[in-house]
Amino acid sequence: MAVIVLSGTIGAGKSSLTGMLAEKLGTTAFYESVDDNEVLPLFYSDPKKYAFLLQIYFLNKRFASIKAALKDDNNILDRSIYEDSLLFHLNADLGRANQKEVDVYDELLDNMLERISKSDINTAPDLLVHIRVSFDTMMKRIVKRGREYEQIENDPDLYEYYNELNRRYDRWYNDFDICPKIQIDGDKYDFVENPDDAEKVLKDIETKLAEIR
Ligand SMILES: Nc1ncnc2c1ncn2[C@@H]1O[C@H](COP(=O)(O)OP(=O)(O)OP(=O)(O)O)[C@@H](O)[C@H]1O
Ligand SMILES: Nc1nc(=O)c2ncn([C@H]3C[C@H](O)[C@@H](CO)O3)c2[nH]1
Repeated sequence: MAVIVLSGTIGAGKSSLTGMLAEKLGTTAFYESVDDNEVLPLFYSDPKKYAFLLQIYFLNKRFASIKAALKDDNNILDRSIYEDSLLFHLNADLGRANQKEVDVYDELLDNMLERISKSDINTAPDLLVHIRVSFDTMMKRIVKRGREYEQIENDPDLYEYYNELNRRYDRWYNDFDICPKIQIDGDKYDFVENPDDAEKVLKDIETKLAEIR
Protein backbone atom coordinates (compact mmCIF):
# COMPACT_ATOMS: atom_id res chain seq x y z
CA MET A 1 0.00 0.00 0.00
CA ALA A 2 1.33 3.41 -0.76
CA VAL A 3 0.23 6.99 -0.59
CA ILE A 4 0.90 10.16 -2.52
CA VAL A 5 1.64 13.24 -0.42
CA LEU A 6 1.33 16.90 -1.34
CA SER A 7 3.65 19.56 0.00
CA GLY A 8 3.95 23.31 -0.23
CA THR A 9 3.66 26.52 1.67
CA ILE A 10 0.43 28.03 3.03
CA GLY A 11 -2.00 28.65 0.18
CA ALA A 12 0.17 26.88 -2.44
CA GLY A 13 -2.82 24.86 -3.65
CA LYS A 14 -2.29 21.53 -1.87
CA SER A 15 -5.93 20.96 -0.88
CA SER A 16 -7.12 21.92 -4.35
CA LEU A 17 -4.71 19.55 -6.11
CA THR A 18 -5.32 16.79 -3.56
CA GLY A 19 -9.03 16.77 -4.45
CA MET A 20 -8.33 16.83 -8.19
CA LEU A 21 -5.77 14.05 -8.00
CA ALA A 22 -7.97 11.82 -5.85
CA GLU A 23 -10.82 12.27 -8.30
CA LYS A 24 -8.57 11.48 -11.25
CA LEU A 25 -7.13 8.34 -9.63
CA GLY A 26 -10.45 7.28 -8.09
CA THR A 27 -8.97 7.26 -4.59
CA THR A 28 -9.59 9.07 -1.31
CA ALA A 29 -8.35 12.54 -0.34
CA PHE A 30 -7.22 13.08 3.24
CA TYR A 31 -7.30 16.74 4.22
CA GLU A 32 -5.40 18.57 6.90
CA SER A 33 -7.52 19.51 9.90
CA VAL A 34 -8.29 23.21 9.41
CA ASP A 35 -12.00 24.13 9.68
CA ASP A 36 -12.48 21.73 12.59
CA ASN A 37 -9.20 22.73 14.21
CA GLU A 38 -9.91 24.67 17.37
CA VAL A 39 -6.22 25.30 18.10
CA LEU A 40 -5.38 27.03 14.79
CA PRO A 41 -7.21 30.33 15.48
CA LEU A 42 -5.71 30.34 18.98
CA PHE A 43 -2.24 29.94 17.47
CA TYR A 44 -2.71 32.90 15.13
CA SER A 45 -4.03 35.06 17.97
CA ASP A 46 -1.18 34.15 20.35
CA PRO A 47 1.61 32.18 18.59
CA LYS A 48 3.95 32.18 21.57
CA LYS A 49 1.38 30.56 23.79
CA TYR A 50 0.02 28.02 21.33
CA ALA A 51 2.84 27.06 18.91
CA PHE A 52 3.75 23.86 20.75
CA LEU A 53 0.15 22.78 21.33
CA LEU A 54 -0.71 23.39 17.66
CA GLN A 55 2.27 21.33 16.57
CA ILE A 56 1.31 18.38 18.73
CA TYR A 57 -2.27 18.70 17.50
CA PHE A 58 -1.17 18.58 13.86
CA LEU A 59 1.28 15.75 14.39
CA ASN A 60 -1.36 13.62 16.06
CA LYS A 61 -3.92 14.29 13.29
CA ARG A 62 -1.33 13.75 10.60
CA PHE A 63 -0.30 10.38 11.97
CA ALA A 64 -3.94 9.27 12.20
CA SER A 65 -4.50 10.35 8.56
CA ILE A 66 -1.42 8.47 7.38
CA LYS A 67 -2.60 5.27 9.08
CA ALA A 68 -6.06 5.64 7.52
CA ALA A 69 -4.67 6.55 4.08
CA LEU A 70 -2.38 3.52 4.05
CA LYS A 71 -5.37 1.17 4.08
CA ASP A 72 -5.73 1.52 0.29
CA ASP A 73 -3.47 2.21 -2.65
CA ASN A 74 -2.99 5.69 -4.10
CA ASN A 75 -4.77 7.67 -1.42
CA ILE A 76 -3.70 11.30 -1.27
CA LEU A 77 -2.60 13.33 1.76
CA ASP A 78 -2.79 17.11 1.45
CA ARG A 79 0.38 17.77 3.47
CA SER A 80 3.32 15.52 4.32
CA ILE A 81 4.44 14.79 7.85
CA TYR A 82 7.94 15.85 6.78
CA GLU A 83 6.90 19.51 6.64
CA ASP A 84 5.69 19.66 10.22
CA SER A 85 9.19 20.05 11.52
CA LEU A 86 9.90 22.88 9.08
CA LEU A 87 6.92 24.83 10.38
CA PHE A 88 7.71 24.13 14.01
CA HIS A 89 11.38 25.03 13.75
CA LEU A 90 10.49 28.32 12.08
CA ASN A 91 8.21 29.08 15.02
CA ALA A 92 10.90 28.00 17.48
CA ASP A 93 13.45 30.25 15.76
CA LEU A 94 10.97 33.11 16.19
CA GLY A 95 10.95 32.46 19.95
CA ARG A 96 7.56 30.76 20.04
CA ALA A 97 8.80 27.51 21.55
CA ASN A 98 11.49 26.86 24.13
CA GLN A 99 14.37 24.40 23.81
CA LYS A 100 12.65 21.74 25.93
CA GLU A 101 9.57 21.87 23.69
CA VAL A 102 11.78 21.59 20.61
CA ASP A 103 13.61 18.58 22.06
CA VAL A 104 10.39 16.81 23.06
CA TYR A 105 8.85 17.50 19.67
CA ASP A 106 11.88 16.35 17.68
CA GLU A 107 12.09 13.13 19.65
CA LEU A 108 8.38 12.42 19.26
CA LEU A 109 8.56 13.06 15.52
CA ASP A 110 11.61 10.80 15.16
CA ASN A 111 9.75 8.06 16.99
CA MET A 112 6.77 8.38 14.67
CA LEU A 113 8.91 8.58 11.55
CA GLU A 114 10.56 5.28 12.43
CA ARG A 115 7.18 3.71 11.61
CA ILE A 116 7.05 5.28 8.15
CA SER A 117 10.72 5.49 7.26
CA LYS A 118 12.09 5.35 3.75
CA SER A 119 13.47 1.91 4.46
CA ASP A 120 9.93 0.60 4.80
CA ILE A 121 8.37 0.35 1.36
CA ASN A 122 4.98 -0.43 2.87
CA THR A 123 4.64 2.90 4.62
CA ALA A 124 6.92 5.48 2.96
CA PRO A 125 5.06 7.60 0.38
CA ASP A 126 5.32 6.57 -3.27
CA LEU A 127 5.61 10.16 -4.40
CA LEU A 128 5.83 13.66 -2.96
CA VAL A 129 4.17 16.32 -5.14
CA HIS A 130 5.54 19.72 -4.22
CA ILE A 131 3.72 22.87 -5.34
CA ARG A 132 6.18 25.73 -5.52
CA VAL A 133 4.84 29.27 -5.51
CA SER A 134 6.58 32.63 -5.31
CA PHE A 135 5.99 34.79 -2.26
CA ASP A 136 3.80 37.07 -4.35
CA THR A 137 1.54 34.20 -5.42
CA MET A 138 1.43 32.86 -1.87
CA MET A 139 0.16 36.21 -0.60
CA LYS A 140 -2.48 36.45 -3.35
CA ARG A 141 -3.76 32.93 -2.63
CA ILE A 142 -4.00 33.57 1.12
CA VAL A 143 -6.11 36.65 0.36
CA LYS A 144 -8.16 34.75 -2.25
CA ARG A 145 -9.04 31.98 0.21
CA GLY A 146 -9.82 34.54 2.88
CA ARG A 147 -9.29 32.75 6.19
CA GLU A 148 -9.67 35.62 8.64
CA TYR A 149 -6.82 34.70 11.00
CA GLU A 150 -4.29 34.31 8.13
CA GLN A 151 -4.76 37.84 6.76
CA ILE A 152 -1.88 40.29 6.99
CA GLU A 153 -4.23 43.23 7.40
CA ASN A 154 -5.26 41.73 10.74
CA ASP A 155 -1.66 41.00 11.79
CA PRO A 156 1.25 42.70 9.95
CA ASP A 157 3.78 40.35 11.64
CA LEU A 158 2.49 37.59 9.39
CA TYR A 159 4.25 39.19 6.42
CA GLU A 160 7.73 38.19 7.64
CA TYR A 161 6.47 34.82 8.88
CA TYR A 162 5.11 33.95 5.43
CA ASN A 163 8.17 35.33 3.66
CA GLU A 164 10.58 33.26 5.73
CA LEU A 165 8.37 30.18 5.49
CA ASN A 166 8.36 30.39 1.71
CA ARG A 167 12.16 30.74 1.62
CA ARG A 168 12.63 27.73 3.89
CA TYR A 169 10.32 25.62 1.73
CA ASP A 170 12.66 25.98 -1.27
CA ARG A 171 15.58 24.67 0.75
CA TRP A 172 13.47 21.95 2.31
CA TYR A 173 12.31 20.64 -1.08
CA ASN A 174 15.82 20.64 -2.55
CA ASP A 175 17.09 18.58 0.38
CA PHE A 176 14.12 16.20 0.49
CA ASP A 177 15.19 12.61 -0.28
CA ILE A 178 12.74 10.35 1.54
CA CYS A 179 10.87 9.27 -1.60
CA PRO A 180 10.61 10.22 -5.30
CA LYS A 181 9.45 13.80 -5.78
CA ILE A 182 8.03 16.09 -8.45
CA GLN A 183 7.72 19.87 -8.39
CA ILE A 184 4.72 21.70 -9.83
CA ASP A 185 5.08 25.35 -10.78
CA GLY A 186 2.11 26.90 -8.96
CA ASP A 187 2.84 30.34 -10.42
CA LYS A 188 2.70 29.09 -13.98
CA TYR A 189 -0.14 26.58 -13.75
CA ASP A 190 -3.51 27.87 -12.65
CA PHE A 191 -4.84 24.35 -12.14
CA VAL A 192 -7.80 25.64 -10.15
CA GLU A 193 -9.33 27.96 -12.75
CA ASN A 194 -7.86 26.68 -16.02
CA PRO A 195 -8.85 23.16 -17.21
CA ASP A 196 -5.89 22.93 -19.65
CA ASP A 197 -3.46 23.69 -16.85
CA ALA A 198 -5.22 21.16 -14.63
CA GLU A 199 -4.93 18.49 -17.29
CA LYS A 200 -1.22 19.20 -17.84
CA VAL A 201 -0.41 19.06 -14.12
CA LEU A 202 -2.35 15.83 -13.57
CA LYS A 203 -0.71 14.25 -16.62
CA ASP A 204 2.77 15.18 -15.34
CA ILE A 205 1.99 13.53 -12.02
CA GLU A 206 0.62 10.39 -13.67
CA THR A 207 3.69 10.16 -15.91
CA LYS A 208 5.95 10.43 -12.88
CA LEU A 209 3.94 7.73 -11.07
CA ALA A 210 4.24 5.42 -14.07
CA GLU A 211 8.00 6.06 -14.18
CA ILE A 212 8.60 5.14 -10.55
CA ARG A 213 6.40 2.04 -10.43
N1 LIG B 1 -2.89 26.98 -9.18
C1 LIG B 1 -3.84 27.78 -8.69
N2 LIG B 1 -4.37 28.72 -9.46
C2 LIG B 1 -5.31 29.57 -8.97
N3 LIG B 1 -5.80 29.55 -7.72
C3 LIG B 1 -5.31 28.62 -6.91
C4 LIG B 1 -4.31 27.69 -7.35
N4 LIG B 1 -4.00 26.89 -6.32
C5 LIG B 1 -4.78 27.30 -5.29
N5 LIG B 1 -5.56 28.33 -5.65
C6 LIG B 1 -6.49 29.05 -4.75
O1 LIG B 1 -5.68 29.51 -3.66
C7 LIG B 1 -6.34 29.30 -2.42
C8 LIG B 1 -5.50 28.34 -1.56
O2 LIG B 1 -5.54 27.04 -2.10
P1 LIG B 1 -5.56 25.73 -1.18
O3 LIG B 1 -6.52 25.89 -0.07
O4 LIG B 1 -5.71 24.57 -2.10
O5 LIG B 1 -4.06 25.82 -0.60
P2 LIG B 1 -3.31 24.90 0.46
O6 LIG B 1 -1.94 24.69 -0.05
O7 LIG B 1 -4.11 23.68 0.76
O8 LIG B 1 -3.25 25.85 1.71
P3 LIG B 1 -3.07 25.52 3.29
O9 LIG B 1 -1.75 24.90 3.50
O10 LIG B 1 -3.11 26.83 3.95
O11 LIG B 1 -4.23 24.66 3.70
C9 LIG B 1 -7.72 28.77 -2.75
O12 LIG B 1 -8.59 29.89 -2.79
C10 LIG B 1 -7.54 28.15 -4.14
O13 LIG B 1 -8.75 28.20 -4.88
N1 LIG C 1 2.52 26.35 12.94
C1 LIG C 1 2.05 25.41 12.14
N2 LIG C 1 2.58 24.18 12.15
C2 LIG C 1 2.14 23.17 11.34
O1 LIG C 1 2.63 22.05 11.36
C3 LIG C 1 1.08 23.49 10.45
N3 LIG C 1 0.42 22.79 9.52
C4 LIG C 1 -0.49 23.63 9.01
N4 LIG C 1 -0.41 24.84 9.60
C5 LIG C 1 -1.26 26.00 9.35
C6 LIG C 1 -0.88 26.78 8.13
C7 LIG C 1 -2.22 27.26 7.63
O2 LIG C 1 -2.58 28.47 8.29
C8 LIG C 1 -3.19 26.19 8.06
C9 LIG C 1 -3.55 25.19 6.97
O3 LIG C 1 -2.42 24.60 6.42
O4 LIG C 1 -2.57 25.51 9.13
C10 LIG C 1 0.57 24.79 10.50
N5 LIG C 1 1.04 25.74 11.32
